[in-house]
Amino acid sequence: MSFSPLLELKDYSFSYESQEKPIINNLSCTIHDGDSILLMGASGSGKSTLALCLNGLYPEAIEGYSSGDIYFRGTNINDFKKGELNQKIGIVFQDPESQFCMLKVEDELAFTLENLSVPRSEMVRKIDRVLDQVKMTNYKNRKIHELSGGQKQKIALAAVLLMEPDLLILDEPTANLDPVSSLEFIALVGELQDNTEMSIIVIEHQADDWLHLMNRCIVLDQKGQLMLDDVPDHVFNQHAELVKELGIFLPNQYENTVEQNPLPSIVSSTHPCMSVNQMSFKRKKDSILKNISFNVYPGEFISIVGQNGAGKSTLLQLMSRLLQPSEGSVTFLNRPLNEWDERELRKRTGFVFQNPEHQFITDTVYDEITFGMKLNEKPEKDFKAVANELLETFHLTHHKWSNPFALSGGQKRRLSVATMLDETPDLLLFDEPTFGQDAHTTLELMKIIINLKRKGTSVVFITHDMDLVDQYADRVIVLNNGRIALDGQPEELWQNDDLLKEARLRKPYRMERKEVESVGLIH
Ligand SMILES: Nc1ncnc2c1ncn2[C@@H]1O[C@H](COP(=O)(O)OP(=O)(O)OP(=O)(O)O)[C@@H](O)[C@H]1O
Ligand SMILES: Nc1ncnc2c1ncn2[C@@H]1O[C@H](COP(=O)(O)OP(=O)(O)OP(=O)(O)O)[C@@H](O)[C@H]1O
Repeated sequence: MSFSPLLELKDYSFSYESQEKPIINNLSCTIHDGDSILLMGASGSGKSTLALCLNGLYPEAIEGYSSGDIYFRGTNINDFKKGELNQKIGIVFQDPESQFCMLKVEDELAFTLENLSVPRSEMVRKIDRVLDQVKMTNYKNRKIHELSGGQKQKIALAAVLLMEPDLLILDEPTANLDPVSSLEFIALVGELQDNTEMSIIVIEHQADDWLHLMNRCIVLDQKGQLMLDDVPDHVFNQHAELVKELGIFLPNQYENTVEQNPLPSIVSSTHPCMSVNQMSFKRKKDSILKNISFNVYPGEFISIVGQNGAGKSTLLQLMSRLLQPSEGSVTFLNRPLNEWDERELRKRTGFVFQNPEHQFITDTVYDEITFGMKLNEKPEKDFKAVANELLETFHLTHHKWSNPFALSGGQKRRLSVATMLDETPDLLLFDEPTFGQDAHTTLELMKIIINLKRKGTSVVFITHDMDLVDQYADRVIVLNNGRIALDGQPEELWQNDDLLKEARLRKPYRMERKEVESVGLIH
């Protein structure tokens, strides 16, 4: 029996060829069997890069170079055959779409098993079992591109679980999951821990729900150096100030004040900016949205919430005219949405996609930010300052000439939002704009959005983050099975336990804490 640690990093550094400074900087640490590690760091600190180095994909698969060594059970990872290591160290990527090779769910899972030389006779049983584990049995025959964001993430996990890896790396695995699916996912990881020998590394910006499963927390600083490596309780208790300085969310339970201060609503106009009237939407025979009606008023911040697959992204695409309703209509500033000239509509509205990569059309971050302004035939001297300010605000100045596809997940998300903020639009439609952001960048993003709201911009904001809803939304619309189940103030939702359960939502942390305190579990 080998007593070598699972993984050992010795003075390991990694640089992308296109970047001057190393992203991972002289890292030494040891990962043991049974470890459950929370890997934290600000957006861009190198967490995803490190994950890809650990399973040997980098520097092999990218223009980059490394120094120092990584050992897997005592053997240098350079000595493994191609493809061998990434079966022992499985990663569920930040962007699940990047992981898929096949069109259908079942084929994708069968493809993984074929690569592992699993006999056909065993495949069906293994696929059924893993789909049951991730609660996606009904989606076995579905096309992957027709799944909602959260559903894709569960299939990506299923594919990696089939490999039965020694180390499972989860890169922001719950970012697109609804609150209950997220808790179920974490419970599933807990079960895997109990029933297998698998070690786990979880990369997460908001660690609250993971803490009970984690025995270590490794924190990287902005230079990709190891800042802290300790049990989570020490990291968040003894180093709370440092953690906050680095831009990392301190888990709520370590914050002294969790009371939220809902913003007073400043909605003044009675003329809607957008009206959705008895709108329905079908895909082939499937009825995705049914008889949806609501108004959006100037300066209003509306959150759209609901379980994975409820129809939130579909609704937003209909509101931005990327899809056409099957029945009913949408009116923007008193004119039917269909009658708007495309250029004028895009100037007066902004739409941030769920997957930022779907939005990028140029080769550099600067071109991406200035694309809209150039389209509006503004001379560069007029928009240069605006563009530079957006780059600064969104912490993208150092990446001005980078390719948008070579940014970290959080940076891509910020770029996709920044491109919509070159003017003061009448309406902003955001599909989960804060996922993948650290504490600093979330706060800055919300500040910008609130400033625009104060100038009269209406904001419609899909999110799975109930604390954001609690803090920022004037109104919340709950979609459930394609229908509006509630349209009211967030407080109404927090008081409606039945609906929270049915729509797979949860209360914000301040209320969960109050309830726990009231039954005397916290003193
Ligand atoms: N291109 C497509 N073709 C067919 N069905 C689709 C397509 N896109 C989405 N769907 C289906 O429509 C339903 C609604 O999807 P939508 O993406 O609007 O949900 P969502 O509420 O945004 O989910 P999530 O929170 O997971 O992002 C889902 O059942 C999904 O499987
Ligand atoms: N393919 C690439 N080519 C060049 N630079 C890259 C590439 N991928 C990432 N980078 C850069 O490396 C740095 C670290 O990126 P990485 O994705 O590892 O960060 P992260 O800590 O996972 O961030 P986030 O929390 O935003 O996902 C970033 O500054 C990013 O711009």
